[in-house]
Amino acid sequence: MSGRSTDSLPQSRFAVIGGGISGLTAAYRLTQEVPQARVQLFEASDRLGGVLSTFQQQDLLIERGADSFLTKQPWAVELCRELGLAEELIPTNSEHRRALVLCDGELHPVPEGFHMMRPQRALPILRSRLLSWQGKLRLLAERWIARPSGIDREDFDDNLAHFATERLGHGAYARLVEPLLAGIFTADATKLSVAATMPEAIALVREHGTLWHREVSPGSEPDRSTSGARYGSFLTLRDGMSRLVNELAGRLPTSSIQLNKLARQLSRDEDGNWSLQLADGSMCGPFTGVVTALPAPQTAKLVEQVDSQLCDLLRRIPYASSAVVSLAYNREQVSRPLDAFGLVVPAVEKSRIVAASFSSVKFPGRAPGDQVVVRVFLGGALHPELVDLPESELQSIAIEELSPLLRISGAPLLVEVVKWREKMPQYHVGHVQLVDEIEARAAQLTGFALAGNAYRGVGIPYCIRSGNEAAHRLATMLKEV
Ligand SMILES: CC1=C(CCC(=O)O)c2cc3nc(cc4[nH]c(cc5[nH]c(cc1n2)c(C)c5CCC(=O)O)c(CCC(=O)O)c4C)C(CCC(=O)O)=C3C
Repeated sequence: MSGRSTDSLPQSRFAVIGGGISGLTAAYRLTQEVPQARVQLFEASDRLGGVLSTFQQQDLLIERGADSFLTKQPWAVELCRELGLAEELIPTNSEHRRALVLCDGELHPVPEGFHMMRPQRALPILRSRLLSWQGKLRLLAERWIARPSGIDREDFDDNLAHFATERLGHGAYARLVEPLLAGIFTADATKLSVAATMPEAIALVREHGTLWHREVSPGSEPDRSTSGARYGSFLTLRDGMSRLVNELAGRLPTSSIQLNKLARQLSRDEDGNWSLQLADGSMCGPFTGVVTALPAPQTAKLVEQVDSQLCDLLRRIPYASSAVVSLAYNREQVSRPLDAFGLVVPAVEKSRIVAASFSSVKFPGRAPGDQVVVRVFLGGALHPELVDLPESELQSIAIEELSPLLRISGAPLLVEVVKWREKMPQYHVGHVQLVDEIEARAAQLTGFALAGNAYRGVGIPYCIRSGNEAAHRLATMLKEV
């Protein structure tokens, strides 16, 4: 490292392509790390935020996309604090912190202490109506099941369905693991990579031989340290997730944000400078560095002329689509008590919805006291055809499926439908190795960095980390040349 100060460098220019949370974070960090640089952010649509989009009407606050983020990975909460949003962060309500599972047409709570793939308490499992007696005994017997062969290898992977069924039995897999994880990752559990989505489960079985293991690290309560994910560790913003988007955008010079600019192709000249061709044919650049913060197939297209091998690798990450139908009702229209944060639907139930989240139970300030908001999810890897239906039909399906479950009478006060096409990367078996290859290849391209949810985590904190790291990589490169 020459340690050359960036102050002495001629003005450098950076392009960030994609104005979702990852691209916005990368652009913001670049302006911080290289203050004299000119940063341009190119966004194909007419708005920033990507899948973060808050909709407000009357006294309702509805999230079209992600409604919150986890604090276990610190990057989102750190960014919010840095942006002065500490006072705006709100936790989930303390009541009803649980999920329901649809089982033979009825809703039953996930047994207390069961988190994603980790059973922690026997009694609630024994009492649960989600499992048969055989299913319960099989789940309790997990600690005596042999460790999978090959689990000690660093590159061990398996599909979630096989791994979870072998460890926990078919009942627990089909009723407890599949619905939550397939919902969260919009995925087909028979293809989902355990190494990419639940590395902590592999680590537990590798080190302790059982998913029942409860780590007790000195000075921490076992319940906290063992939580794969707890509702206590979700935060959102009082005014919705768009507040974070707006705050980030507000930190960038207005001239740096270019909306309605669809990027078509990247190229690089002999000096290593980058140019960007837009869909309207115009050329932008030269740029010292470029961050792509797009879904992998779109990044693949952009780099086709620069590195066809990188292009091919990026194309190997599959995508799924989903639709979210948000419904508001008068509280008295909903007879079933909303005593949970939401419900998930196992694939074996053959429903046309994947999950529903009870937004007004989960967070304060989402609806007036006499109203409720429920978000219904459709599509995903298992029902790709649904997303192509017209919005009116998606609305009818959501209402038809939800009404008997929550015993709803009458029409909703408000309906808001959104389709997220090919937005959710599918971390299939082998994803970790594929991303290792992608990153190794991308690292060969001086002045190029990848960001987004396609690679090392789909949640908001991971997106923010990807933006932080992409910016840091380019800033470091600049200091080293
Ligand atoms: C449909 C759907 C998507 C996909 C939307 C789409 O693509 O269309 C999604 C995404 C995500 N969900 C995520 C995480 C979690 N979701 C949970 C709980 C729940 N999800 C639900 C639904 C969904 N969730 C529901 C109905 C619940 C229960 C009740 C409630 O809360 O409404 C729990 C608690 C589990 C427990 O502890 O029991 C966690 C930790 C992460 C981050 C993952 C990471 O970064 O690792 C992501 C991307």
